[in-house]
Amino acid sequence: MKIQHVTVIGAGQMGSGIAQVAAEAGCQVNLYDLQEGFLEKGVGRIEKNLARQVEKGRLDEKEKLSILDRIHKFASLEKAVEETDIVIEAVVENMGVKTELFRQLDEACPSRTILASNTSSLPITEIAASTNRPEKVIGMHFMNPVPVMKLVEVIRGLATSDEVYHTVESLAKELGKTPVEVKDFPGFISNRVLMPMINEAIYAVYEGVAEPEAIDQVMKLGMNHPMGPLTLADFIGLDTCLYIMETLHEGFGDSKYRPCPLLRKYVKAGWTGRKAGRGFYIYES
Ligand SMILES: CC(=O)CC(=O)SCCNC(=O)CCNC(=O)[C@H](O)C(C)(C)COP(=O)(O)OP(=O)(O)OC[C@H]1O[C@@H](n2cnc3c(N)ncnc32)[C@H](O)[C@@H]1OP(=O)(O)O
Ligand SMILES: NC(=O)C1=CN([C@@H]2O[C@H](COP(=O)(O)OP(=O)(O)OC[C@H]3O[C@@H](n4cnc5c(N)ncnc54)[C@H](OP(=O)(O)O)[C@@H]3O)[C@@H](O)[C@H]2O)C=CC1
Repeated sequence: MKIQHVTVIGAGQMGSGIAQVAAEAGCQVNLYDLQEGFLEKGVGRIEKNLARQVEKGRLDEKEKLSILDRIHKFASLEKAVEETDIVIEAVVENMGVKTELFRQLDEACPSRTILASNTSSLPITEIAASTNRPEKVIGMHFMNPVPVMKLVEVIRGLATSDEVYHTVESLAKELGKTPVEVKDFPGFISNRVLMPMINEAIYAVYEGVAEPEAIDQVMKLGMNHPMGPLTLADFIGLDTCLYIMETLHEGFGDSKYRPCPLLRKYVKAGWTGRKAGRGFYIYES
């Protein structure tokens, strides 16, 4: 099946990026979020990214407007999915929220529709089990910032069909990404490897080994990482980092994945990183 119509659920940093790359690739994109304000903010972020491309001479004004014309905002979930070939879900990293949403999507979507999740770590098989179409449920894990990063991890649940896998693999390529197949284990590959490093960097702050700036400098200058782990944690969102560590901890039952108490404390304080204006660093809006 060739995907022409994509619905993105959640207009946060990931959902808006996914909507942008899908519209750039020529798909019709419906964007849905619980709150009108988040939809406006998400589309505003896309407009800003496209305006930067125009400034750099990579896109003309007419192309920018036609990309934006392909993005349609929806306040009703049922209406957003009426004619869609694939739904890509990018809401908060919480199993309860995701399974309830997938149950609703299963009821509202046409029977042909593929239901994909951009989850960072949660088991696809469990999300799929909340629907009556587990063969059409799959993980499609984009990286942040979506317009820049080339990788999409594609994760099959236990029941995902080969046809659905190949459709999603082709879609990822059409969006200019490189799909990599990964089995359904907590955190897949990306966050099984990345997040314990970030958590360890937070332990280093917690134990007073060094200041956040020094830890980031070590990893940037010593290991050539484009961002230090604490800057990256703020960029991802400390709430998302905590949810991922909890999924690894619970999923593997191994204490090496225990989330650092300082990470919990920051999330409880509402210091969730760049999106909140404060995490390991302070940001001006
Ligand atoms: C948590 C998960 O489940 C999985 C994850 O996503 S983990 C996170 C994965 N992502 C990373 O590790 C990102 C690490 N950081 C980086 O690669 C780089 O710092 C970065 C690409 C974000 C920024 O790069 P930089 O060189 O420091 O800054 P800058 O020069 O401003 O930007 C480079 C390009 O990215 C673009 N860019 C930067 N941030 C952007 C954003 N948020 N949205 C869109 N485009 C962006 C810029 O426009 C610029 O584009 P051009 O080169 O085409 O002009
Ligand atoms: N941040 C990252 O670097 C990455 C994140 N991911 C994954 O992507 C997903 C989204 O993360 P991210 O974009 O960072 O999060 P954000 O907090 O930026 O955005 C989530 C959006 O989803 C909305 N939302 C929450 N619940 C629902 C719902 N039931 N229906 C519709 N919209 C809802 C939120 O609105 P409200 O605030 O009103 O609840 C918010 O606008 C998570 O699963 C995360 O793990 C994957 C790769 C990288």
